[in-house]
Amino acid sequence: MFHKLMHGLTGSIFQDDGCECRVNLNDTRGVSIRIEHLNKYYGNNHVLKDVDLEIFAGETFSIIGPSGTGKSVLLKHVVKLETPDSGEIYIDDVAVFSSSKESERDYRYSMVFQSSALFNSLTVGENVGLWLREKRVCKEARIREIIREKLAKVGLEGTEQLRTSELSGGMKKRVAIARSLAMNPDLILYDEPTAELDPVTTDELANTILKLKETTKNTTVIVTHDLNFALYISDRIGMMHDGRVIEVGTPSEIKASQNPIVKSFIFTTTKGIKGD
Ligand SMILES: Nc1ncnc2c1ncn2[C@@H]1O[C@H](COP(=O)(O)OP(=O)(O)OP(=O)(O)O)[C@@H](O)[C@H]1O
Repeated sequence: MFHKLMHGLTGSIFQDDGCECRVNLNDTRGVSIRIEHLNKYYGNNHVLKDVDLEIFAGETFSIIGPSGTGKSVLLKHVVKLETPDSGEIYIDDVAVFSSSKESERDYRYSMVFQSSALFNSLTVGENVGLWLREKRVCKEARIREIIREKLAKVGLEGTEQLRTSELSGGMKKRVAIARSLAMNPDLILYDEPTAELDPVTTDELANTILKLKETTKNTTVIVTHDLNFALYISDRIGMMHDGRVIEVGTPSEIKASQNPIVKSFIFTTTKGIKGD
C-alpha cells in the first residue's frame, strides 16, 4: 500500500518506444481537485462533515486547522487511501471513487509523509531512485541523472552515497521530497511537512518548496497546523474546524478574516500576530 501511495501511476501512461524512459517525465501538468459533500465516519466519530472544497490546477493550497479536525483524513481521501461514506472527489473532473476504471487516473501523484518514510537500509540515492528502478521506468544511466537532478533541486547535491540514518530531520524531509519529485508528479501532497523541524529548517523547507514551484506546473496540497508556513508558501489556504472547511482564501484574506474561529486560530498560533 505504501508504494502505491508514494507514487501513484496507472499502467496506461507507460509507453514503450525504446526511449530512455518509458514515461515522459518532463510532461507535467497541474490537476484540479473538486471535493463535494464528503462525509467520513469512524464508528460514531463523524470526522469529515459534508466537506466541499475546490483546489485549482497548479496552485499551492494549504489545509490548516487544529489537531484532530480531519486534515490528514481529507488528504488520504484525495490519494484514495480512504473511502468516503458519501460524497465524491473529482480530479480534472474525473470522479475518484465512482469511476470504475483505474486507467482514467492518468496523472502522476506523490505524497511526502510526515515521517519522511525513508528506508534506512538504503542510501540517499537509492531512496530517491527507488520507484524509478522498481518500475523500470528509465534506463539506469538516466535514473542516476534524475537522482542527481532531484537532489540538487532540494539543495542536497552530492549526497547520493550517504545513509539516511546519517541525516538530520530536515535533510530527511528533503530526501523524501526529492524521492517524490523523481516521477515529476502532477499532484504532490505533503502531510505536516514541518512537523519536528526547528524554525530555521522550517524556513529552508518553505523556500525549497517555493523554489520548486518556479520550475514545475504541478498542484501542491499541504496539510499543516503551521500557520506561518502556510501563509508564506500558499496561493490559497483552507481552514478546517471540526470536520468542516470553514474558510478559504488567499493568505491576505485569511489573515483579515472576520470569522471568529479563524481569528482565534491565527491569534493562538502566531502569538498575537494578526491583521495585515
Ligand atoms: N484510521 C482511523 N480510524 C479511526 N479514527 C481515525 C482514523 N484516522 C483518523 N481518525 C480520527 O479522525 C479524526 C481526525 O484525524 P486527522 O488525523 O485527520 O486529524 P488532523 O486534523 O490531521 O490532526 P493532526 O494535525 O493532529 O494530525 C481524529 O479524531 C482521529 O482520531
